[in-house]
Amino acid sequence: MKIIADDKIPFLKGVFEPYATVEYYTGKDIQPEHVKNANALIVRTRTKCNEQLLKDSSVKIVATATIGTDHFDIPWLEKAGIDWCNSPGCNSGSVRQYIASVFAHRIKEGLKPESTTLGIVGVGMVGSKIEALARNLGFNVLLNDPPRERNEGSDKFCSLESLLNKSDIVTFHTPLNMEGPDATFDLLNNDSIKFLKKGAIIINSSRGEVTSSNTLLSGLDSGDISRLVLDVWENEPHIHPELHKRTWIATPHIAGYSMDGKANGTTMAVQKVASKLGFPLTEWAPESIPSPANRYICLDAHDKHPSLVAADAILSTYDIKDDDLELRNHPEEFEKIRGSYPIRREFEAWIIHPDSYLNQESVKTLKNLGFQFVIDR
Ligand SMILES: NC(=O)C1=CN([C@@H]2O[C@H](COP(=O)(O)OP(=O)(O)OC[C@H]3O[C@@H](n4cnc5c(N)ncnc54)[C@H](O)[C@@H]3O)[C@@H](O)[C@H]2O)C=CC1
Ligand SMILES: O=C(O)C(=O)[C@H](O)COP(=O)(O)O
Repeated sequence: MKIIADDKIPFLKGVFEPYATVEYYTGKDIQPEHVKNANALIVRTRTKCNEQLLKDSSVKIVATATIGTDHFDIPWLEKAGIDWCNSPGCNSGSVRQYIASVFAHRIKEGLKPESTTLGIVGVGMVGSKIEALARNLGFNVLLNDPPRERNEGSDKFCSLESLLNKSDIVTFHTPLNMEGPDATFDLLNNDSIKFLKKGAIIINSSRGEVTSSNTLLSGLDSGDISRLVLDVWENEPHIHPELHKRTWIATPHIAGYSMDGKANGTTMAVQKVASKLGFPLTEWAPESIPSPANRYICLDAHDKHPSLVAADAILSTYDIKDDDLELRNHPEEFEKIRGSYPIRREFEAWIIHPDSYLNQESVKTLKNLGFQFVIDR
């Protein structure tokens, strides 16, 4: 048996070696000759899995250790009889932490969640976690998800136009669908932006093509958009220099890059490939995930609203401005920065040392985020 894998999939090396020959390549450099005699291909988003790559191969399953599948030509894979799988929800907690860090900065600048409306476009694994995060911090929340609305009824959903019209912050969490009734390509375009509440903040951590770069630039020019947060870009890694300059926060597609999220992605991919190839690894998981150097957070809660206490705790685990600075200083090193991303752990890996001012409301907010406490409160 032979397996070809992206060399940037953490925890993978050594796992399949007792059962198969495994070759590792940079994701974007995986070629037809590499996969020709392989039984399985394990990738992340940088390998286009299509007819050109796989038509003369013996690959029986293609697994991506990511949720997104826009790098897969699914109709062709299905026609060719090649199984495919992704890793649903693997990095939803990581994107939640990313968005939480954006909120934390705004809260520390004085934003009051109770008088702020957040619009979430795409309420799947990630969007649902953002909804819970936002409600926990006290935001008002609007949801748009036409596929879910068709299945579940319209009670909790609204149209994109209405969401754009009423939200102070709009965050996108859809897949990239190029066509069909739920197409998301250019969802924010020169027509839909006309509905946007003047001065809204836009956050896109889904796919760059969901928010048109030209529309974002003209929205910033006109003041329709007050601040822009981008993790994903049209044509990445070759990002639009002017758009980059105009962002408030810009990061190199790392919203899903917590170590927890990557470990989950690898686990799901390994288990599915093992099941297909008949290897005894269908319960496999990494033995351990590296911890932060210091897992303990000391909070000063004196005279602070729970959302401000939460903002401090969130930023102790992950400050998105560090990632912004790295990309701002080296925009040409987009892929290199991703490839050497530091260990980031989600809230559940951190332990809070409560101070005597921490009230029950703040404790509840922090526990809902997933933090542990030194002494159970
Ligand atoms: N920047 C990053 O590192 C990451 C980016 N992503 C991106 O975020 C996307 C969402 O991730 P998950 O929530 O885990 O996926 P998911 O598949 O659980 O959720 C996607 C949701 O979008 C909804 N949707 C589909 N078409 C829509 C439309 N036209 N308008 C509004 N909603 C629509 C679906 O019904 C579904 O509820 C992924 O497909 C991926 O492209 C995900 C993880 C990390
Ligand atoms: O899961 C997804 O979808 C993502 O966007 C991943 O976080 C992207 O990671 P890479 O596969 O590009 O390393």
